Amino acid sequence: MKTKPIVWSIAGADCSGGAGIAADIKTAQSLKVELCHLITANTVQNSKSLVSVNPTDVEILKQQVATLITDKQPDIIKIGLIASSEQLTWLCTLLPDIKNQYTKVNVVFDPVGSASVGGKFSNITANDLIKILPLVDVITPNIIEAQQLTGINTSDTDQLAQAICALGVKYAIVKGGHQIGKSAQDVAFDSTLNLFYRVTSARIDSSFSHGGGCSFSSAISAFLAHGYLLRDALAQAKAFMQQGFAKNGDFNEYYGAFEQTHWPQDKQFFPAIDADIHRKYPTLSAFADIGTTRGEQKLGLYPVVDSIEWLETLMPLGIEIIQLRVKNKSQAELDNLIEKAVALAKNYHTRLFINDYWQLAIKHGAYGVHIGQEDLLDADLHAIQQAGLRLGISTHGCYEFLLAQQLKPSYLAMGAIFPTKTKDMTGQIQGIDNLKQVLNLSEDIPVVAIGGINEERAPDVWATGTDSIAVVTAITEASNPSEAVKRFQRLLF
Ligand SMILES: Cc1ncc(COP(=O)(O)OP(=O)(O)O)c(N)n1
Ligand SMILES: Cc1ncsc1CCOP(=O)(O)O
Ligand SMILES: [Mg+2]
Repeated sequence: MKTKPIVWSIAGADCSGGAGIAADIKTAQSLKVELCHLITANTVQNSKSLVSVNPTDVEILKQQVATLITDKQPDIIKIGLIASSEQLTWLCTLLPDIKNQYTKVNVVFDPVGSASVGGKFSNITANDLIKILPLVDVITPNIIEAQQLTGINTSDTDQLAQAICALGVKYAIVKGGHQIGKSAQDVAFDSTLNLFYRVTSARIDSSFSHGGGCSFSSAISAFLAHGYLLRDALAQAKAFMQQGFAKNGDFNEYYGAFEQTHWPQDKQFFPAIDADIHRKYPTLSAFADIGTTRGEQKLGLYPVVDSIEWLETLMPLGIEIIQLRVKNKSQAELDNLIEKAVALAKNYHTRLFINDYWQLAIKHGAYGVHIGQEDLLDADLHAIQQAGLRLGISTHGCYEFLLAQQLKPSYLAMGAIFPTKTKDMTGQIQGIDNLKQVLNLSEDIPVVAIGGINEERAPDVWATGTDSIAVVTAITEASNPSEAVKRFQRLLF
């Protein structure tokens, strides 16, 4: 049975209703997580000023933890305002205890510096605050907060994110919303993989932004609690923010609370991805299409097989698209295999994609080539395009989908939809809901669903509107593969 993820928010209450715990509760409700709140301070503030902070006694917070831990264990602990040095000391012992006992708990920290209406929330110095950073998994400062924490006076968000990670945080997301310009770029640095993720959205000027920082951090917490990887939590949290700002873009009043909406689905709110591959190909045009229009004419079943024998068995069955996916063969064997496969596919007028080996696919004039995310930067996309080959790209979640879509490939694959024994996809199982989300994000590029799809699951996958279903073992391990193909073909039209 599916349970609702739990986020603990350890943060301040804002009596004007927009920030702190109020933002966290509203965001949690919008993004389908249960929120337990441990209030660190009862602040007095309105649209003009921060009047007082009033920290909570640490003994009360300790009692709340002791009470909650027995029946509402957190998936994520989100920390906002730390209102006193005593609270900081308490957190520095609490977090290691919880992490030791519940090893899957991640800590998200939104370092609240000063109030948006002016005034400081606490007298804790940056020097003291950084003691908590080695206990933090994800931190979500804006540029000013990042500068204060690191003591580095730069607006280079890459540098700030790396400097924060050097203080012990695993993932630093530095928000660029306070920069001047037409767009707002947030940068996440993953220190475990030494990777940057950059998401950019058009700036929407809204005076209803109070609590926006808390809401962003809560959205990141909620998506992580649902099990998303950081990059997908980031892309979705950015869309959630954009959706909320757009809602209130028309109001002219001086000051209002950020509007939490709902799980982001609409592509207009999703960010552009700025990755190394886009810098490598700043002027790439669209790859040749595969002769179908997204949503109108579908490709149906897409068998993925590893030998000439399989191609010979399946191609006569009226397959629209097929893939040769061979691993661990010598260059000479591959050369021979791909040459034969291309000749066979031309005979049957089947769209043959060659997995991985783009040079050999070009050499032998294959219909297309399929490339994984890890191999994208190494492949020569210009050469593939100039040779007139179609390009299919693997994606695993909305961040990679948006990244790959910007390259305008011939199709986008999404998976693994279900657990599969064909390939280790640990931590990357997408489910039907994520497939539906990327179908909403897709422009006019066909989408192929792959991973763990069998005859029983195919109808649900097909009902999402996907253009094609790629299958390995449901065909290759079927007692009668040709009959299995025919049954799939009946299911998919
Ligand atoms: C249609 C389709 N989708 C995804 C894949 C996986 O490709 P990749 O990520 O490159 O992994 P390998 O197949 O090379 O292990 C695919 N081959 N086809
Ligand atoms: C190659 C690949 N890429 C993502 S899942 C997958 C394996 C699909 O195989 P199966 O259909 O047997 O689950
Ligand atoms: Mg590959």
